[in-house]
Amino acid sequence: MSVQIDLKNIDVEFDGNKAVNDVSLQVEKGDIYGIIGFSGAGKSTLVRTINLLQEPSNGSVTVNGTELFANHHQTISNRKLQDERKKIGMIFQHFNLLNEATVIENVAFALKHAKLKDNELEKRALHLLDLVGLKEFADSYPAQLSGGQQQRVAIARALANEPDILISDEATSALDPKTTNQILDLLYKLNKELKLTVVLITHEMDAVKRVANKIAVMENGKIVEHGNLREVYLHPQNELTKQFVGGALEAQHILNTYHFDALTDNEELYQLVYKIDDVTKSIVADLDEALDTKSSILYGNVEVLSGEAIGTLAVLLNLDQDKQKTAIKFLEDKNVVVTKLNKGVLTND
Ligand SMILES: Nc1ncnc2c1ncn2[C@@H]1O[C@H](COP(=O)(O)OP(=O)(O)OP(=O)(O)O)[C@@H](O)[C@H]1O
Repeated sequence: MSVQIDLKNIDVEFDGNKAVNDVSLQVEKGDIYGIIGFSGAGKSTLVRTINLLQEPSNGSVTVNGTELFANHHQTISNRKLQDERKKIGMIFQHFNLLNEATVIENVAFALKHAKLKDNELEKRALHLLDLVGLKEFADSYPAQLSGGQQQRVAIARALANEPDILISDEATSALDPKTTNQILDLLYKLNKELKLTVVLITHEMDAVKRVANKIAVMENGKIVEHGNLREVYLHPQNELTKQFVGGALEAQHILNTYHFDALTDNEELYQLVYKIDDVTKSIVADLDEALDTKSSILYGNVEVLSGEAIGTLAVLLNLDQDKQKTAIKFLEDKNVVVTKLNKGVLTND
């Protein structure tokens, strides 16, 4: 995999305040890179540096092997920057369509500099509308379309110049959950079929879980955690990440209702997380049989992470310390990630 977007030590300062503070991020070709964080974390400002819609106050920006910015200066001509920008499509929460123009005219508008003959222009615009499932709405006006359909038009328009990167800045925030999933699935399809790299800014973990392969968590202008989605999901280190990892949060909420003060010395609570495909469905029964014990399952959940089912269990083991170790080894040998829960709270020991 080759690095396609390389942001190094990016600062963006507004009125002496750092909206982005020393952020480095590498996006590889073919990634769907989710950038998650609460409002004001600096996500939009950071991604706007990718095509220099926002100039950094410090740091360097390299896209598709071309350095665009370094040492406080744009390092290519404006003309070249325009060309580079064409390779980076963007979609936003607001669709920003031209209401007086038809759907096909909206898409064709993005091709106005492409020097295509009229029939080629129409053919290309129709092809793009077909790609997003809206060919039959070519002659409709935006107001006649639903929010999800309007976002599809915006996606077709963003793809007009055949970009190899698509930046989606809260593009599903104004949509209902079902439409959100349809748009996310469209981005996933485009990623696979067009080999389109997607940078997905959102405050919704569900969106990241559905389609992303990588994740960066932003807080106060900094990336506090990043990496492969499954790894970050299975081993969240940062408090904010733990909050975004819905299953863990839900588990803690439920476990907090148990009375852990009543646990005996031999009782320990563990969180087991595993890829369903890797593990026999009877993992806890297998453990009980191997160690001649009876474990209690206090919480169980299955989530789908970019198409992969991940199981989470909170299990109470009633074993002496040596046997606890044997149990953990038994589970880890079976590709289960085991984390001790201290009275229901995730710990790192
Ligand atoms: N042009 C600007 N001038 C001054 N301050 C700005 C500007 N753009 C962003 N900011 C500030 O920078 C910080 C980060 O904003 P940014 O929009 O990047 O956050 P975000 O994580 O994308 O949140 P949101 O989802 O609300 O857009 C905020 O405090 C915001 O007020």
